[in-house]
Amino acid sequence: MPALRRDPGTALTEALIVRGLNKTFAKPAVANLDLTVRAGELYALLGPNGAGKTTTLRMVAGLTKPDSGEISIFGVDARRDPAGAKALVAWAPDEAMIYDRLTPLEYLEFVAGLWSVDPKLAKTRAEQLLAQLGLADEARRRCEGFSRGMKQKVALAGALIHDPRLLILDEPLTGLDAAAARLVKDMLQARVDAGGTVILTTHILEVAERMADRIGIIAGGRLLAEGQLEDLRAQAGGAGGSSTLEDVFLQLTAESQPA
Ligand SMILES: Nc1ncnc2c1ncn2[C@@H]1O[C@H](COP(=O)(O)OP(=O)(O)OP(=O)(O)O)[C@@H](O)[C@H]1O
Repeated sequence: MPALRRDPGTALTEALIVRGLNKTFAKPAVANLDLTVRAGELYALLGPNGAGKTTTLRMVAGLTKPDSGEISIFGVDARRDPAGAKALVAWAPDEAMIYDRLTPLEYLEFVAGLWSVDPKLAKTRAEQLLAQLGLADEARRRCEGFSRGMKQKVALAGALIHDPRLLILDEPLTGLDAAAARLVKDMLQARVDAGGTVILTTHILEVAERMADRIGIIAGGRLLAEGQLEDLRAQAGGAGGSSTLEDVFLQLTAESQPA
């Protein structure tokens, strides 16, 4: 497959282009997958358990090595320039990985250091993010006593600390209470409104239906459909004009099950 190339005369509108991506563990987890995420959109990657969502996004974030395929992030070829591509992306996994012995501020300053963010700027950003996420009072308390949702918010702040152009979140709303989920949704929406690009996975289809500009549905490591809800309805063939995302999702993923 030829390397991804961009006509220098055209404006950059794609945040992420994935072409022919493959990864096999004991069996294929991602199989010849193509995805396109446009700059400035919120893209929801949906699929049943084991569909290959996390594996795909880990490859995009440079955490899992693909067997083959192309990944381009804002025009940077991730295979030729892995460090350059990685610098544009932040990844927040579904299980928050933070250091219990650090306070949120210390953790955020540590992560900012990994990205070479100026320490003064890092402190200001860290305080802003923690305030936005309702953790200002906990900023100087060790994370060890935090609830799962609080840890998740700290991890989200960690993903945002270097102001990534492409933010990737795996199940960001799982385990959050209604108020915290609203807070995170509002933050993500504000980020997209300001021109940022967000990719998230979720099993909460109402969230995808309400928030996503475009949606990709995968199963068995393959892309089944991609686009806005009406595109997905059309791609599902039999789905009626008033069918919900849940109807379309269930129809497409049932069709993909081996007989
Ligand atoms: N490190 C690994 N070693 C072996 N198999 C793996 C590994 N990571 C993922 N897999 C397998 O790859 C397939 C896809 O898993 P993945 O975690 O990408 O799915 P997912 O769509 O994110 O699922 P879920 O919605 O359940 O989180 C599964 O069969 C899984 O068991």
